[in-house]
Amino acid sequence: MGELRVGHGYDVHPLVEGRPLVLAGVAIPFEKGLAGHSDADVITHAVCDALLGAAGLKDIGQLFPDSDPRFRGIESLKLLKEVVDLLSERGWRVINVDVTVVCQSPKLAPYREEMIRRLREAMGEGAVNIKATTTEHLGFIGRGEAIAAHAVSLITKGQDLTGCRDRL
Ligand SMILES: Nc1ccn([C@@H]2O[C@H](COP(=O)(O)O)[C@@H](O)[C@H]2O)c(=O)n1
Ligand SMILES: C[C@@]1(CO)OP(=O)(O)OP(=O)(O)OC[C@H]1O
Repeated sequence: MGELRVGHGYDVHPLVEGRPLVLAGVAIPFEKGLAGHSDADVITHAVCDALLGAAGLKDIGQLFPDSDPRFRGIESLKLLKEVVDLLSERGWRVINVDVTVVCQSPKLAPYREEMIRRLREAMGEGAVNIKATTTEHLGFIGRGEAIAAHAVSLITKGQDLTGCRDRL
């Protein structure tokens, strides 16, 4: 019997003028973008933390400090690839990742499939789902000041995943 672990990740970045909006590696046309040291891809950051949390490997800020110029403007999907490599080196395989992005505007449904495809591609394995919700105009997200994302992950070690082939 193999080992199973779940992990949770949460991140929030402010929406500001003069930045591109990148979510799960997809550039989304919008009047504002997310501010941060990297490309501020809040969905990918939450997924990184969910995977790191499941594997007991601290968090994204510990691995990729925002004081390090190597990570300035970096595409967060590259960080996600590194995270999956770290897990893989320790024998962990990703079973699935589920995301809820909290975003008043823009509507993300038209980009959902592409976002899932990009995350899945960066991870190299595992099933991915992305859901979006507004806060019905309540709070800082509802006022369009920020976008947040929650992610959960399930990872495994020493488990025969042959029967999961369709989902992986
Ligand atoms: N940025 C968003 C937010 C929501 N959606 C989709 O709209 C549905 C309804 O959202 P509520 O917050 O009113 O529950 C939601 O289930 C998503 O399908 C979206 O595409 N983009
Ligand atoms: C990704 C990193 C590194 O460039 O920077 P940010 O884009 O600011 O993102 P954050 O979610 O604050 O945390 C991790 C960081 O160290």
